[in-house]
Amino acid sequence: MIQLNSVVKKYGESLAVDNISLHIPRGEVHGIIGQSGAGKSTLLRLINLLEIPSSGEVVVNGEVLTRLTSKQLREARKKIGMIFQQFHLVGNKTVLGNVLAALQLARYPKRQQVSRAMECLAFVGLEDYRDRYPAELSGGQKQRVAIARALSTSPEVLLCDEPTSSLDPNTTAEILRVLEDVNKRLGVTIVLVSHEMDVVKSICTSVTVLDAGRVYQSMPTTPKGIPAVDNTAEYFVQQLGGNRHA
Ligand SMILES: Nc1ncnc2c1ncn2[C@@H]1O[C@H](COP(=O)(O)OP(=O)(O)OP(=O)(O)O)[C@@H](O)[C@H]1O
Repeated sequence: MIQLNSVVKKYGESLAVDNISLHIPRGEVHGIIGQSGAGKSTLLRLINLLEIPSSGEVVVNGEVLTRLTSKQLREARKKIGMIFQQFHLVGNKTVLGNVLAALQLARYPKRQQVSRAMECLAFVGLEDYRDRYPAELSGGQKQRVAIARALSTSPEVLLCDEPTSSLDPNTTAEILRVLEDVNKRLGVTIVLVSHEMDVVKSICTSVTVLDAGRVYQSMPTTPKGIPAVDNTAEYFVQQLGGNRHA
């Protein structure tokens, strides 16, 4: 579903992503974890080419994104939704207006835009909030609107950059249930960056631990975790119940 081949991202002389090859099969909820500065957000943004790789290849759903023209890339991006820690809603548009804006941008058939937007708002449980403005919503509600907006073009992949990091534990749990629904009911492959181990353990089916721009380990998640060790990346692996040499 998602394949990165020897992807490098440099900012000047500094290597944010250092020769990463990674395969994420369809239907996974794949976590990306690692300490601050490990390259998690950069890696996520390379998947939809919000960051252009310095070298290497990004393949999503059989399409080599790194070889597309900008017009073809715009089309391919409709199948890759994204949500962010800070929601990024448009403040002067209503809830419905925010979802409609995405459909307009994607040139969705005009006469079906409102019904499609309402369908997505119903999916996240916010159809009654269509006329509210973002400032009138809680953080969890804002993230639901962002999810509805991301789903509006029926993506096959949803990229989530720290989607619960601004939320309290109860709201975090609610949003994770919505993301689980997105994965299970809609069959959307999810890639989720988080620094919260509990988030990764509760929702991810597989995980990549990054260390200094490299893949330290990729593995399936298991519910058990074992005590911390000195190396931070190894700590993440062990908390996830994995074995570096497995
Ligand atoms: N636009 C940029 N220009 C220059 N350097 C950047 C840019 N974006 C990221 N970097 C650098 O690339 C490295 C990886 O950053 P990235 O944000 O991907 O890490 P992260 O693991 O997501 O960190 P955090 O958990 O703190 O968000 C860091 O050293 C960062 O300073």
